[in-house]
Amino acid sequence: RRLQEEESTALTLESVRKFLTREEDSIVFSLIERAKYPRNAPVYDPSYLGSATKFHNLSLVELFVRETEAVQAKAGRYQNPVEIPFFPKDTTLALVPPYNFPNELHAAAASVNVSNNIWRKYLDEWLPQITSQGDDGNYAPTAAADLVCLQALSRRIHYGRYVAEAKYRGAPQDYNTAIRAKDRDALMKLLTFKSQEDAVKTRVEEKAKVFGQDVTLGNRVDNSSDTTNYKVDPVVVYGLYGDWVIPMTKMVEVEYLLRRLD
Ligand SMILES: C=C(O[C@@H]1C=C(C(=O)O)C=C[C@H]1O)C(=O)O
Repeated sequence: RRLQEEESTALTLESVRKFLTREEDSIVFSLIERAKYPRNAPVYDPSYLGSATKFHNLSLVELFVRETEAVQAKAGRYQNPVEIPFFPKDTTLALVPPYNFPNELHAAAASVNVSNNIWRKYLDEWLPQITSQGDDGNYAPTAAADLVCLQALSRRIHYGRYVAEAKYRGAPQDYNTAIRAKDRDALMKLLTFKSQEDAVKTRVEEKAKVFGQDVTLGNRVDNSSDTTNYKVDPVVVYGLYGDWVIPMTKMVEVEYLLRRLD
């Protein structure tokens, strides 16, 4: 145990928060890119592909994600435990030599996975909020944009494993009691920092404003009070974080901690 912890890079509350803050940029950018296209419903409709593929009853977005993940797996993406594929069955062999990624997680807890949950939430709840109704036929770029959103969200939410590990190392005795009692509520209380959550939500709203404004030369237009001018609604981004991204990250934290003594 000692050796393993000495080998790993320093995982601190500060370092994990820094990571999550940078992930906010990726998430906000990816939502802006997806919002460039309208809803494009056929991308999500399994009947759109019909029998044109060897896959049965697959939506274009699922086909796109499966095939891309297979390529990225070959290129070594999932050698890094920070990255978790949505369809692990399709992502077996890497064709590149192994890279020695730091091994910071507790082995028995590292497999916590809420990918199915993220997949459904993104398609059913998030997409309708960030896209306008309509169909412009750009289905492949739409699916490509979805993949980037899904990957960014999954990386952020599953990073809850690292957050939990950092918090656990900071106060193992406090956590051990709750873990042994399998007390989810107590764990949730221990790992929750309300003011941090408020800061995160406010910051992503601000990022959606800064990244999503039109940049004009010459006459500067101050659109700071009009949310309709932003490429993705900052209030929606605030809500997505508060309603889904943060709660799911905390869910990952709890599940990780429950297995931290296994
Ligand atoms: C990620 C953390 O744990 C919890 C989850 C947060 C989040 O998902 O942004 C923020 C604060 C905490 O309640 C953290 O403390 O930074």
